[in-house]
Amino acid sequence: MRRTAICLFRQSLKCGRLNLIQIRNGTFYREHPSADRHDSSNPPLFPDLTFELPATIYEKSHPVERTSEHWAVISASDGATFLEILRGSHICVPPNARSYPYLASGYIDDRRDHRLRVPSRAIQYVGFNSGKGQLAGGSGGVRGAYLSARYESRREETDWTVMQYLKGDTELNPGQRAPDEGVDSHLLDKVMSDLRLEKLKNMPVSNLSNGQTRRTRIAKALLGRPLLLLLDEPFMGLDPPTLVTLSPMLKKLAYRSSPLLMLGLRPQDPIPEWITHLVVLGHNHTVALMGEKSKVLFDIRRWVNVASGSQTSTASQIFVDQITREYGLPPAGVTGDVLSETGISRHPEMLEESSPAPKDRGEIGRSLENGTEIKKCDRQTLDDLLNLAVTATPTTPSRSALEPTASCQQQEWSVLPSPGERDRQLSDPLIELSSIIVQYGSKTVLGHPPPQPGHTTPGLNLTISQGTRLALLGPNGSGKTTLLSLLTSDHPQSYSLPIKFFGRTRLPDPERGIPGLSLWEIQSRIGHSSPEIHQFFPKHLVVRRVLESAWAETYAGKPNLSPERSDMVNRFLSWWEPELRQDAIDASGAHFGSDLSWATDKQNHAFGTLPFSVQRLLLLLRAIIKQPDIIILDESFSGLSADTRDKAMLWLEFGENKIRPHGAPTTQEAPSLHVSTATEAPVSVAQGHSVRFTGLMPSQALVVVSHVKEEIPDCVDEWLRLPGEEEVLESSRGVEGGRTHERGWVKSQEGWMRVWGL
Ligand SMILES: Nc1ncnc2c1ncn2[C@@H]1O[C@H](COP(=O)(O)OP(=O)(O)OP(=O)(O)O)[C@@H](O)[C@H]1O
Repeated sequence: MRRTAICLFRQSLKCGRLNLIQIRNGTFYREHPSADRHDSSNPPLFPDLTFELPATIYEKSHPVERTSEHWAVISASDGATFLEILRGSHICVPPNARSYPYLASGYIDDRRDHRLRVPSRAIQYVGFNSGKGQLAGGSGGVRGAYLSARYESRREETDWTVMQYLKGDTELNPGQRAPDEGVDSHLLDKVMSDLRLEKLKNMPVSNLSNGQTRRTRIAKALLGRPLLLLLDEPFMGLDPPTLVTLSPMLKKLAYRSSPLLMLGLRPQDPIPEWITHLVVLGHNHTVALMGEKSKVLFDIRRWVNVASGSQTSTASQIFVDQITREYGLPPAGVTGDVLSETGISRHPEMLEESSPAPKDRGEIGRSLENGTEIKKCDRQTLDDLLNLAVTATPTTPSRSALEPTASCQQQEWSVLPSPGERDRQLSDPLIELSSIIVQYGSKTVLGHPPPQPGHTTPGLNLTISQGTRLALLGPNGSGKTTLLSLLTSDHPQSYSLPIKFFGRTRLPDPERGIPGLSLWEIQSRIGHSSPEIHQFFPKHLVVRRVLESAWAETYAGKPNLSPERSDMVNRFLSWWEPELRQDAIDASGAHFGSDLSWATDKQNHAFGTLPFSVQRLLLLLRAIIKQPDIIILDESFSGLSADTRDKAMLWLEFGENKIRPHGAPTTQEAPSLHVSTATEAPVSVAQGHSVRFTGLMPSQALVVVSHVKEEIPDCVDEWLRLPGEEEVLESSRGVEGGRTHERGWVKSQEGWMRVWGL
């Protein structure tokens, strides 16, 4: 083993670079493969993978600035597996195909940090797609066994603060620490300042908002002094200004190689401008594209065109079929948007005009930089197949560039239409908040002065009425989750604050003989999905039970079902089978629709065994299935692929009226093209024809929280933007919002820029 490492080291040095990660024609398996290697329960992962990441060689006299070979992996679902493989997880065949020459070299100082010899220590992984509050590092985790504990001011002994969490002081009876496990105080100060955590150092980690949690987890990983940090989906759930500031901070780390970074991105994420190389994963655990960013983006355009049937001749169809068979469809939603310090803009490669000749581009990543050829595998690469299939220069569906427009500091209330101009009438109020102020100690979280426009007293005012379609917006930490917890009555202060639920307060009114409202009375009229619910949801419930739990008093309690309700569950299961079912063999639908027994299968369809995106989708469906008075969707569309997200939005608004069964609508076509007929209904649905799900009713209210405009449904025509703590302190920014002329205005380019003032 040692000999192999030395040989590889010598070989790498001869090539003029020393790799931190070196994979050459390796195939990976979750379990030891059987002799014939055709076990469908243990498929090969990324067969014949070749990937190299050069190490940064530190010269004592020269500060390092590494501007090239910063990688991101784009994938709809497999990104975490790919990243885990890079740090030594999963079985590699042949075993010596994966090596870490730099870690075996003399550049690692055993006296200073011998742990760096171990790949899993030198390369650390921080994943963000598992909901908020889950802080890495085990014991520094979440407080309480119930959701509303987060909103309490009382602190338990185990409510570790940010500082304790970062230092690793999260044991009640700490044992003797190993000498190398202490935290370097200089590094701690620096990391806290880089990640703007100083003000939060005494805050219990369980009280942190999503964005604060994310910064804390990155800080914790940096304190482990890895050589390479794999950040999986770091931008999920972050507000646009934080996104714009986080990326340069990451760039600084990456350029200094302290540590080197590699990102896992969803197809719809903007790509930081400092990323120079991309890996794009295809279906069935394949690497579809890999190499220099512009070249990969160019190939994605070609792939999209091939998949959509444009620019291919009949003779090319054989190659098109081969592409779809081996690599699947291009990941939906890749825009190639560039994230920089000034905002988000379109990558030139994704603009119509650019049409470089594919052959002109170097293929970094497939061949070594010094020209050493890597042994080609038998499988044809997607690039080769695209060359054979494409007969013309790729085009791009036109879309206005996303460059930021003029900023707007105006109070939006003044420019919005008066109530008389509104198209849609709202009906009875469902929940009314009057001059609400929420404070924790001296810290005001909701209801900062000045008073809202049209009001004389400070505090937050909001009415959710029948027909409301509201987007609740605001920077990370501005109080959105706190506000939602008042609406759902999970917040302990919802008893005492001036809030009316369905015309009544929670406290009884003995003088008028009106009893108080119970939590169940309120929550039975609300459908709610959120990252917090996701975190606390029982892992053992099977798919059917998750949907049925919409009618239960507690997540795992016995649901109050009726024949109609069971029919509705069947209906949802049938229409969403392609997305929810885990044991289907291909995407053609051949195995779908026979019966619904898969939804009660504990092995593959218990909530905890489902992929993150499927869990999110299921909780979203759970929130809408009982057609409650109020639907609250807090980051419910995040984590879904672009196709599933678009289908879920149509389902939410129109239900069966505008979605084809067993297939997401294509983004190019108008929703009206997907009007379904009764004959299109899946076989299994026909058994329960007494109910149909037809989407949002005029009497229902919808409240959506998202930091991504594509995750706001088109029907939204009202917004409320809460100010962030810094905005209040620095510019006295107050609450903004109001009804809009058009539905979907807030998610338009103009609306979004106004809301965020980017
Ligand atoms: N129990 C608590 N004690 C003290 N502060 C708290 C408590 N709960 C929340 N906070 C603070 O209140 C502020 C608002 O948090 P909240 O989670 O509501 O923000 P948010 O807008 O939902 O953020 P994000 O978009 O990041 O999820 C944050 O600064 C948070 O740290």
